[in-house]
Amino acid sequence: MEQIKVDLQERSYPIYLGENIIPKLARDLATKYEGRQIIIVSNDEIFTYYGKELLDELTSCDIITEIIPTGEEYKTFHMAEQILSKMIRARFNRDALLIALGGGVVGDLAGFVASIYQRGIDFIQIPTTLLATVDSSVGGKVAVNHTLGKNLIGSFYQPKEVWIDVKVLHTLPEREWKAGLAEVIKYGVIWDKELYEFLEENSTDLTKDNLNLAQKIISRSCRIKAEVVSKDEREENLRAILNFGHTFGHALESATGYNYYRHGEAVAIGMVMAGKLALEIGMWNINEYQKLKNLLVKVGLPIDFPSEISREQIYTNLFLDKKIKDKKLIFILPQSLGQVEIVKNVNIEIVKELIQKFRA
Ligand SMILES: NC(=O)c1ccc[n+]([C@@H]2O[C@H](COP(=O)([O-])OP(=O)(O)OC[C@H]3O[C@@H](n4cnc5c(N)ncnc54)[C@H](O)[C@@H]3O)[C@@H](O)[C@H]2O)c1
Ligand SMILES: O=C(O)C(=O)C[C@@H](O)[C@H](O)[C@H](O)COP(=O)(O)O
Ligand SMILES: [Zn+2]
Repeated sequence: MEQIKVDLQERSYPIYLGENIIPKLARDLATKYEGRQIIIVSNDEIFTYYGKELLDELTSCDIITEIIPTGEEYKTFHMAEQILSKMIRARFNRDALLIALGGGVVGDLAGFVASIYQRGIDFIQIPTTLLATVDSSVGGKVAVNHTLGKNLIGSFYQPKEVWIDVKVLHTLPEREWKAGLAEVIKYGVIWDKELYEFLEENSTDLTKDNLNLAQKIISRSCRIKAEVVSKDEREENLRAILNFGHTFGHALESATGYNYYRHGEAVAIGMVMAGKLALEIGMWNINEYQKLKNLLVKVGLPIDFPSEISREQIYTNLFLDKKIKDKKLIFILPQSLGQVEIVKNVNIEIVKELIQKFRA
């Protein structure tokens, strides 16, 4: 089993990565948490697949489960309150543990609950989508959406452990696998040209049943995220680069009611929009912009959005972005593959026009 450390002094934690690792990790946990309260938060389908092996190993603990409806539209404060109520009714104490078993929606929502229940209890992330393994389970951004904007209510709250068992990919729908690849491609663009080239060279072999390759890209992605987060946990500066593609992507997700695009798909389109902005202000070159579009298309991701989606709404939503400083939008823009810049003073008229006329 591979182990990757997220180095954050007293908040440091391990990411365990391997195939079929859940039973052993759960057995160790059962010894540590004998007799203690644990809540497992999950979705129906995921719990059916992977809940039993957890429950079977945790028989010595005092377990409750909360199964939440599936979908980004349920990553809400209301749903968080529902989980909190269940824990209060079960008389959960501060030494209880929360386990988030699911994709990024479960992880963000359940992690947020862990961060506020009695001012914070321990939690473990068991990510089950590619996206959650490479991104959302690591780094401690936990949040719920508001109808007006993405992730507007949340905390920075690190898990105690992350368990990545690649076997979960076998049941993952194709569309979710592709959505996860968007965040992997993001790491290539923002940090690691070698990873980017590797993805290009292996684009046709990047299938979810190729577990060796999957583990390789998950490992590299987690290592990049761990490095960035350990340098800037609370996004004072560097961590903002992990938001490449998200300024436009989040605006698109909110404009479509959180149920049209998968997060990774919106990020794919957002990366192309950010790329185009970089081109227009002379920061990037057309060859690399084309390369990015080609790779996204090759792995089956969208790079454009249909005309029914309100461009005005996308523009308006930009102003709820959390990177805003001094009332100014901040964009993460590519300079070259493997390197981005945090850009503060983009002319807003260029942004407005880009959205109005956007064609990939
Ligand atoms: N906190 C962070 O740093 C961070 C990073 C990236 C994304 N996010 C958030 O993550 C969310 C998106 O997460 P997601 O893409 O994982 O989507 P998701 O959690 O909605 O999961 C996608 C779908 O896949 C199903 N599923 C999950 N695992 C499965 C499996 N192994 N087998 C079969 N079906 C499975 C789920 O039930 C769901 O229908 C967004 O809310 C996004 O904002 C957070
Ligand atoms: O971990 C981060 O930092 C990221 O930006 C990772 C993103 O992929 C992720 O979608 C995150 O939830 C976005 O955060 P937000 O602060 O823009 O809501
Ligand atoms: Zn993201």
